[in-house]
This record gives sequence, structure tokens and C-alpha cells, in this order.
Amino acid sequence: MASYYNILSNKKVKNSNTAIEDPERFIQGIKNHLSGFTYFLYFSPFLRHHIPFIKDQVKATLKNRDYLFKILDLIIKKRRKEIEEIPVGDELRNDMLTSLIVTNTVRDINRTNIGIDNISRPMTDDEIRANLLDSFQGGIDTTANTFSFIVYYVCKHHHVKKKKIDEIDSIFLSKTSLHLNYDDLLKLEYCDAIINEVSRLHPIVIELQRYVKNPCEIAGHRFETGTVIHINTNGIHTHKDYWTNPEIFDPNRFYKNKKNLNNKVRNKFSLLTFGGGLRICPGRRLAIIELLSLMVILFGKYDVELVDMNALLKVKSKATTTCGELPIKIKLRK
Ligand code: HEM
Repeated sequence: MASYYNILSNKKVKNSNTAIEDPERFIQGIKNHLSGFTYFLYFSPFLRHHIPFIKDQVKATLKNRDYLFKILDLIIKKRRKEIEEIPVGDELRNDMLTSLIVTNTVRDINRTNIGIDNISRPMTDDEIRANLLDSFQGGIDTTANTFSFIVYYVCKHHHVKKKKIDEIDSIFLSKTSLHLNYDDLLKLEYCDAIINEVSRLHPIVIELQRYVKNPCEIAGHRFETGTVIHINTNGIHTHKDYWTNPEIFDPNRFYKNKKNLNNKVRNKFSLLTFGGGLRICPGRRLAIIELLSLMVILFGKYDVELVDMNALLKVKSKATTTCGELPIKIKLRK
């Protein structure tokens, strides 16, 4: 945590401290892993192996990956040992690593044997590491940047902010002690509409890829095995065939009007915030719960305003879209 704030804050801790430096290096490693991923997404094996600049970047990405693997393996082993030393039946800390380690063991309170050995067994360290890295890669920047975009759009549109705060206040009555629970969060239909509308205008994943396994024909075009199809999420989210006045920010198009949006019958794949089909984002429900919780905590407790109401949203687009900077003013609500 200390290193996280040390990275975010302008005031840096000066003295050398491994408790700060090691996690900082790890967080930087995750960032490099995310950006290095682009080389594997957009460049063919030939370019990755033979073009000097790209080859060097790929090498550095793989070296960084090995470093992350090493650190994660140490963390997993350490936690496994700690758990082994706790008597079975005693309550365990509730965190993701612990859940992954105890899944399908005698300590797993949700254990159900579905009779398929390869699925009913506990996870290996390699599998746990892959799950952790997938969650870091897929679950942190995506949710954090979506939340930044939400803050920008809500602060920019007074009527949306008011309607949203009224909804939060009507469900979470006390501003000082907020007790978040799943059922109450699901009642926040307008907040949910805001998430959809912000994600329509600023999808974090701006394109999806699909690899053609067998020759096929799509919309009259023939695709051979090995072709990678890039699906332009941004283009679909702002296409006038699917959305009325697509350039306008209007959460009402998703509010109590889910099937028929502004008189256009909604195509199932016209909103691809979380992708679709077999590879749809497995973290989508968690992401929505996180975003709703953050909205309640931030807007339920504080007055939030943009420092400059006329400032344009600063976005950077690579494989994902991220928020450049977002200066805001925060004070406790009266
Ligand atoms: C607002 C937050 C999020 C957004 C916008 C988002 C978006 C996406 C998208 C567009 C995909 C590709 C789906 C496809 O190809 O059809 C994806 C995949 C994935 N997401 Fe998310 N995601 C979010 C949060 C999360 C969270 C919280 C986690 C995990 C804790 C997560 C884990 C993953 C994983 C592991 C994949 C790869 C799935 C696969 O290839 O089978 N995501 N996400």
C-alpha cells in the first residue's frame, strides 16, 4: 500500500526502504507486462523474432514476465505454508490468494465434487499464478479507468449527478456509516445505466480479437484458418444503426428501457463492454459490483467536482483506453 501511494503521490519517500522499493518494482512489472502484451497482440511471430526494435521489446517483456512469475511463485508458496500451519476448521483470511489455494481442499466451504477429476482437484501453483496474473491484467486497469470516466461524465452533467445522488440516498440512508450489501447495490438501476452509457462512449477494450480456427464465411466474406479478426468495439458503440444520437451522453437509454433503446431495438452485440460469447469477461459481475460500490462510497459521502468544468477528458488509447489525468475537488457532503 505504501508503495502504491508513493507512486501516486507527488511527495516521494526519500529513504531507501525495501518495503516500498520491492512492491514498486512489482507494480512497475505489472504495468510493463500490460504494455508488453501489445507486441503479442499486434505483431506476427516473424516480426517479433526478426525486427530489431520489436525483438528487443519482446525480449524485455519476456524477462519481465519471468520476474513476475518468480515473485508470484514465492508469494503463493509463502501463503500455502501459512495456511498449512493453521488448524483445519479455523477461520481463514478472506482474500483471493487464500481462496485459490483452498479451492477443492478440505478447507473449501463451497466444495462440490462434480465427479470430473481434473476439475475437482485443488489448483497447482502454476494455475494459481496464471489466475492471479489474469486478474491483475484484466481486472485492475479496466475497472479503475472505467471509474475515472464515470467520475468525469457524472461531474460534467449536473442533472445526471443529481439523479444519481438521489438514487444512492434513497437506498443508502446514512451518509456516515455506509453498509454496502449485494442486494442494495443491485437496486441502483440508474447507477448501472451510467456504467453502461459511460462504457458505451469509452469502452476500455476498444477492440476484440477472434482467431479463425476453421475456414468460415462471415457477412459474405471468406476467412481462412489462422486469420485474426479484429472487432472494432468503438465503432459499434457509436454506430448510428444501433444508437440514436450516439455522440450524446444519455444514461436514460439504459434506464428502465433496457430492450428498446431510444426507439432502436437493441442488438445483443451492440454493447461489447465485456466482450461476448465463450470468451466474455469472467470478471464482469465483480467489476459491476466494484463500480457500484465505489459510486456509493464516493458520491454518497462526498461532494465531487471537476477542477475545470470545461476540461476535455484526457484519454490514451493502446490495446486499452486509459484516463490520462482527472483533477477533481472533493469535500465531505453536508
Ligand atoms: C470494467 C471492468 C472490466 C472491463 C471493461 C473488462 C472487459 C473485458 C473484455 C472486453 C474482455 C474480452 C472479452 C472477449 O474477448 O469477448 C475481457 C476478458 C477478460 N477479463 Fe475483463 N473486464 C473488466 C473487469 C475484469 C475483472 C474485474 C476481472 C477479474 C478479476 C477480469 C478478468 C478478465 C479475464 C481473465 C479475461 C480473459 C477471458 C478469456 O479470454 O477467456 N476482467 N474483459
